[in-house]
Amino acid sequence: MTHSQYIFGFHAITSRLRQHPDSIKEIYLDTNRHDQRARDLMSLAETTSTRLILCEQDRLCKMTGTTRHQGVAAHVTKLRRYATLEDLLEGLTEPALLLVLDGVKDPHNLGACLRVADAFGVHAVVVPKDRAVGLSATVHKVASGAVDTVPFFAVTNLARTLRELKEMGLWIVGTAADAPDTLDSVTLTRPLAWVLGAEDGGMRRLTREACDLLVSIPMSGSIESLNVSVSAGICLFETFRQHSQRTGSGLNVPAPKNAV
Ligand SMILES: C[S@@+](CC[C@H](N)C(=O)[O-])C[C@H]1O[C@@H](n2cnc3c(N)ncnc32)[C@H](O)[C@@H]1O
Repeated sequence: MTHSQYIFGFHAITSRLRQHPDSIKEIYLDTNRHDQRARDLMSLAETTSTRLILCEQDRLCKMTGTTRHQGVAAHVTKLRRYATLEDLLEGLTEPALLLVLDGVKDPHNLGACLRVADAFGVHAVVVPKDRAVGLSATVHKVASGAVDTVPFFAVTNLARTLRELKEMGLWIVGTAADAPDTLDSVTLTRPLAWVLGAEDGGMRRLTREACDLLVSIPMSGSIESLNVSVSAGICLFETFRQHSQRTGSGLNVPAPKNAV
């Protein structure tokens, strides 16, 4: 198993530099980039005493396996922050909120899910080890830094993990476009794990059976289902909204223009 990898893109690398500078072995920057973004990155690298190497575009393409690296890549060690999900849950001082993805294969979808997970205060994202995308360089790029802020667990047996989470007091809420209960009809302020399915087949049977409840996001168009990251965003926003309402923390949403 490899303990290091390359990540790319300004957001992903700046975030890693801010959150975990010690995990960066070196940064590679396109020798032709002299713009403000490149200068900001160079000064951040200097502040954190991180080695920065100027190199040609070709080398960046080879390192990252893509041409969409934005002229910057970093060789990093993989982060290990919690030994187990149980460790993480035991340390929480607020109701647990997990995002479980049952076999998401597209790195763009996983990256977007991590990004919304960060936005709405998810404590961890959980995925199965097999037949699912891991934290690849593309996921780092799409997640815009959320890989470094949201703990990520790849588990061997997802259905078993869901049963263990249930024993730890979490409510397991699965999602499917054809579920009879709708998102707006459920109270989401207790400790819970949202479970979303894969792009092609949705949740697997055993995953579905491990859920306490299945809910759907009401839709009025002609398409049968939403993209998984869009669904995650909607479910997590509703959870965040209900928590804010309950604690009175408010959502900081500006009043509509025509409000009287
Ligand atoms: C692209 S959909 C999967 C569609 C798949 N054909 C199926 O049979 O479920 C990916 C995931 O997004 C979520 N999802 C999509 N549309 C949804 C909806 N209207 N309500 C609830 N969840 C939805 C579910 O978690 C689903 O498994």
